[in-house]
Amino acid sequence: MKREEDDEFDFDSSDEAELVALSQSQDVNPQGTNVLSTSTPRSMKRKSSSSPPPAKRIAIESIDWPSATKTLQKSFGMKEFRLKQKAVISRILGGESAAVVFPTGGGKSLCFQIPALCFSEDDERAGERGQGEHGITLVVSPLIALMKDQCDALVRRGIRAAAFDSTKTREEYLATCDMLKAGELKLLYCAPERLNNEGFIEQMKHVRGGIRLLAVDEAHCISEWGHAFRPDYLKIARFAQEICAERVVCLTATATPRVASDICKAFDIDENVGLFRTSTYRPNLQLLAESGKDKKELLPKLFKFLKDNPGPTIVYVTLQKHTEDMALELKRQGFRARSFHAGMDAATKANLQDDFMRSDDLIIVATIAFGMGIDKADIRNVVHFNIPQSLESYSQEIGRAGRDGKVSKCMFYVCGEDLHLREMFARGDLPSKEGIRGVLQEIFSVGNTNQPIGSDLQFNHYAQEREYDIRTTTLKNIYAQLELTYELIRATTPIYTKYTWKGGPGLQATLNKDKSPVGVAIRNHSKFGKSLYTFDMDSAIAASGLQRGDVLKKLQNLHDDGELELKPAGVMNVYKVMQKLPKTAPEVEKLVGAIYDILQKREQEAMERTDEMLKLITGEACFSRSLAQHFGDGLLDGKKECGHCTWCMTHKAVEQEMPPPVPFNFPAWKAVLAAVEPRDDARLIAKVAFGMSSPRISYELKLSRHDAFGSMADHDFMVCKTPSSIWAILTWSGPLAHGRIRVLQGQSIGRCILEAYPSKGYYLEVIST
Ligand SMILES: Nc1ncnc2c1ncn2[C@@H]1O[C@H](COP(=O)(O)OP(=O)(O)OP(=O)(O)O)[C@@H](O)[C@H]1O
Repeated sequence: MKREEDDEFDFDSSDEAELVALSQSQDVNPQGTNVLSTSTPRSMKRKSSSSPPPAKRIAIESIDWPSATKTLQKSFGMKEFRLKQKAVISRILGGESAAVVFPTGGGKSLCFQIPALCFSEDDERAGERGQGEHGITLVVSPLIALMKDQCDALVRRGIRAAAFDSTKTREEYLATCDMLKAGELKLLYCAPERLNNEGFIEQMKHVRGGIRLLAVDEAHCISEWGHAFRPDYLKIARFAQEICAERVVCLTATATPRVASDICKAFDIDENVGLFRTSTYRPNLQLLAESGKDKKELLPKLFKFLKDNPGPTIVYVTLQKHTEDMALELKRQGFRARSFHAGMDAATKANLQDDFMRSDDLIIVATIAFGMGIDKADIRNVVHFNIPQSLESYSQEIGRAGRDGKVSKCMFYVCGEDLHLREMFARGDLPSKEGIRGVLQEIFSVGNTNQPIGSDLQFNHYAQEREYDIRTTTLKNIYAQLELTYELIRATTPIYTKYTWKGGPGLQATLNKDKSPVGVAIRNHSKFGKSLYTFDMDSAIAASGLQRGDVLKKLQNLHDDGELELKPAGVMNVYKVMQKLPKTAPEVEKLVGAIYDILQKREQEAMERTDEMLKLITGEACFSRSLAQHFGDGLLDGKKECGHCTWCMTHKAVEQEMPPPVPFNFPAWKAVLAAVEPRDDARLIAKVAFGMSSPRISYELKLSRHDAFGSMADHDFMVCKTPSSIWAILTWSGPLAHGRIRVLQGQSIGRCILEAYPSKGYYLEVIST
């Protein structure tokens, strides 16, 4: 289940069709094993016999600017370069890596698209490389929709670009492979998760002409300090070395100086000359804020704002459900409004985007899933009806307004209610220490720790999420730490343990006729359900002693012959043992502690990011300047005030009004305690009371639709701050509450429960004073 708050990126990179196709490709081991060398990345050399020469350092003056400008004009129909585009492109064509921090809509894409097209001309001018040997630009981009938009736009311009993503059919995938082999492709897009695919890494190592440029879009995801850290991004630097990318360009719209520095460090980019940053300040954006007691009080203010400020508008809310409620309310008020969130089907989302692009009055009420890749020049307003995740998210979201340079408004409605929601998301990501211990004990079980270095271990992430109550991104984070910080294991191509198919009319007859061991295994281990066959690959190979690859090949042939329509299922994540694994309990416990500390720190950072966001809006300073300062910039000409934000216009701080205290709801608390049977994780009870979903709550306990779930969400939990009131609640909870209680003055009951520490034998220990 997707967490209720939309993920910014709509990842889906376990490309099944491709995996099946790859298994047939001759240079890939179908089992995904033992292909990858374990030598250190830096010592890796391109294996192709026709290795292209490495990137040459060319003096900037000798770069053929007419060629780059001609490409800009001829291929993109633009007159001249903007901002620091020319400087970035010079550096890249000169053979060096670069980091680019331009604001949203600043034209980052051309920084890699122009070089991608210039490489072949440069080679020809220099008399180097033959036809088809000019290599490709590989773009790592986190959002399938974004890849698709860029690819389609390039193809429309007659440029050979393609993407490897899960929406591609096998035919499309094979057509792209053919273009790669023929040296015809200029740009190839992929998602970062693909870098876990051994077959893909091998394929990229052998691309004809090599990887001339690796472009990393949304590069701030690399930084653990960033607001949108994604573990798979950490692997890109290693990947760049392994595929011998000639140079790298990292692009982002939102990087604080610290994040930019992290990016440069990861890719050995000299910050002094290789980092290109332009001011994030957008003078045509008016940053405004209004406060209210609660959302109900703020709604009429929103209606008035929208009436006074017509034009294409995005209203951001946090929860998917709220997009629908709010759009309905706006329609009732006579506005043309629609809702958008990641849970909608692809066709509806595409239609909505098209409508919005064409419209001059549509209001889209959306989660953060909307906006990335929407290049509409005349968005007049961006409204935040809930607190965004961070200043970085805020900056990115408001950056969608006024790309045409005309005055546009960015309104922020603030009230105390939102804090609860943000805290819920921040705290919901941290698993209990028991959960982390559980997963590490499974990874380092006796059977696994006895395996020799280089062997493969298989884990079912899906099952682990449920068993240890760890959210998907957090589990990925734990594995990434084991892989990158401790270098114990390394992710390789996942495998599928089950397959399903729809059979054609002749399938049964074909299978019956096939007396080969593989044919027999397929027949014996497939079951027919209502409309689909299910095939258990693991039990088939265990019982028959056959090779997985041979069985897969046969299924693929049947698929290609139209006998059946094959779909892989039951993914197993595979990790290679990279060194001796920790065996003893103290060794594992040390890791548990270290990983828990890091995750706890990330939780704290997430809370601090909300504080930073609120400080900007409620502070006594120019909003635009404070925002620019966060990114290491200032206003134009060193000005102290922009003159058109709420602070500059009123010189009165916007106050965040906190809701009045509500008496503790004992019956609701009792219902929560009754609903949550397990007594092994205090966080679990708090999560149900607050309405924080987790794999265990949703799947094992099936409580996410229970009345108790979130029954105290809008409750006065956060202001129930006196030790005696908390003591009263815990005591009232009866047999559950025992152990020592320490409640810091001013601490809330919600926090006390979250911080309870059951592993020491207490169910609700809140540590003594
Ligand atoms: N030199 C230029 N001249 C004219 N238009 C340009 C130039 N460079 C970029 N653009 C246009 O500006 C718009 C934004 O460009 P692009 O999508 O590359 O921005 P971006 O920095 O990647 O933005 P985002 O952060 O939103 O992804 C596009 O319509 C692009 O065609």
